[in-house]
Amino acid sequence: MGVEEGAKQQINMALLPLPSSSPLSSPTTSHITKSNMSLSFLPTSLALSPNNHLLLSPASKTITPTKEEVALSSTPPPLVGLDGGVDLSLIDRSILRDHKCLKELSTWGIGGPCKYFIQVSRPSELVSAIRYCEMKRIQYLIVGRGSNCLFDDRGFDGLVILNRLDQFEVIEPGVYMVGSGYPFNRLGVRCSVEGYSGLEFAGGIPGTVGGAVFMNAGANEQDTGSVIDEVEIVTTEGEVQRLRRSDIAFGYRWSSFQEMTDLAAILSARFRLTAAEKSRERQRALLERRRRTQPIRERTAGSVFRNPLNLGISAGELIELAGLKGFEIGGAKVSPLHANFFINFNSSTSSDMLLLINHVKEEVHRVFQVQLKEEMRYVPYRN
Ligand SMILES: NC(=O)C1=CN([C@@H]2O[C@H](COP(=O)(O)OP(=O)(O)OC[C@H]3O[C@@H](n4cnc5c(N)ncnc54)[C@H](OP(=O)(O)O)[C@@H]3O)[C@@H](O)[C@H]2O)C=CC1
Ligand SMILES: C=C(O[C@H]1[C@H](O)[C@@H](CO)O[C@H](OP(=O)(O)OP(=O)(O)OC[C@H]2O[C@@H](n3ccc(=O)[nH]c3=O)[C@H](O)[C@@H]2O)[C@@H]1NC(C)=O)C(=O)O
Repeated sequence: MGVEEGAKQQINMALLPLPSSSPLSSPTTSHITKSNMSLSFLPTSLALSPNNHLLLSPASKTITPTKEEVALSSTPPPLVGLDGGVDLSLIDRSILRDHKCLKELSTWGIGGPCKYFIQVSRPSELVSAIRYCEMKRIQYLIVGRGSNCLFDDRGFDGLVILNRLDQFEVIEPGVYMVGSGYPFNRLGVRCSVEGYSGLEFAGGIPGTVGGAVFMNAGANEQDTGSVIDEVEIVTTEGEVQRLRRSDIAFGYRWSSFQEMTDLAAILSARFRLTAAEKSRERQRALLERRRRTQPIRERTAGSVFRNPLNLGISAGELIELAGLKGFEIGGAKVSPLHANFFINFNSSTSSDMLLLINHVKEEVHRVFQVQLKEEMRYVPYRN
């Protein structure tokens, strides 16, 4: 993935025993500085051990929750104990079982039940949820706004972690440190309103910052990777790593994160933008064009296919020229407005959508000998 070992900053998580009961309380944030590294968004009580390890999650016994214990309100309280650490037993107690449906978490409105579900709003909660899954050998999935995923009708046989890490900090004019669950649309609008250029295209995009970094979202000659300064991630081992821009590679709808075998999740990203007076004006024009050319009021997942590279023709044009605009299978259809958007117009199942995607691929290949590649990601019931 092009990461130079020397440049990669790492913090190893160690386990600290915590009191057996950790009452819930509002967490606070601070900066923990080690060398030139500052970990914003992490709870105050996190500390560096004498061997420079970041002390975070407590070891805990596995507790099987009762139904009453797993019931979460629609806006769950933070899972951080009084001392700031996230007790794994709190994670355990906060998991909803066989309750949440993936269709509620997807812009397509497709997907069956989550075997386990948790919503996280702080980095330490996300890290602990991942450590919990690794410890219990449960497969997990990070979901942002679900604007680029096709979930299976059978659901997901593991823990779905809904990412709501929505911290936002202005480091200096034009430099923003943003949690990976922050809405990408809101970030784009906020920066443009403040007169900074680079993320105008994000206005109107329904994903999260994490999803946008992972996919290197882009439009109108701009992309996410071009304005990234640093990214903080957590690995499958539960290590928090801070990657500099030079450690990360970005391409068309591609980032080196997609090939990192030990990436568990993106925690936050730092964006560096340039001052531009007409930023908001430009964004308004892009939003207006989006409204005219895309079915923004329908249930879609944005572009289904990547544009073929170096062909000078877009996936949408190829699909239209193959005569497939408006083509339906079950409850899924190709948008009559923009052929690279597929709509769930009538209770589409995941199989309807997959059949439609395959049919369009085959037809475009038959007519033009062009092999389309999906941009959206299909998430199977079991990996
Ligand atoms: N230009 C446009 O108009 C549109 C653009 N988009 C873009 O699609 C993407 C979807 O964003 P979003 O809805 O939040 O994502 P989703 O919830 O749809 O997740 C998409 C994939 O991104 C990965 N991902 C999401 N969040 C994280 C994270 N914090 N850390 C690591 N990986 C993550 C996951 O990969 P894995 O499955 O491997 O875990 C997931 O499968 C964005 O890039 C968005 O900007 C979407 C719609 C329209
Ligand atoms: C929607 C997404 O991103 C979009 C992004 O919003 C827009 C706007 O910049 O540019 C890309 O679409 P796109 O390449 O289809 O852009 P458009 O400007 O809509 O279309 C390109 C060309 O194809 C033509 N076109 C498009 C759709 C169609 O049904 N028929 C057609 O002929 C358009 O007229 C235009 O000449 C991104 N898609 C990809 C795969 O790169 C997404 O990532 O999910």
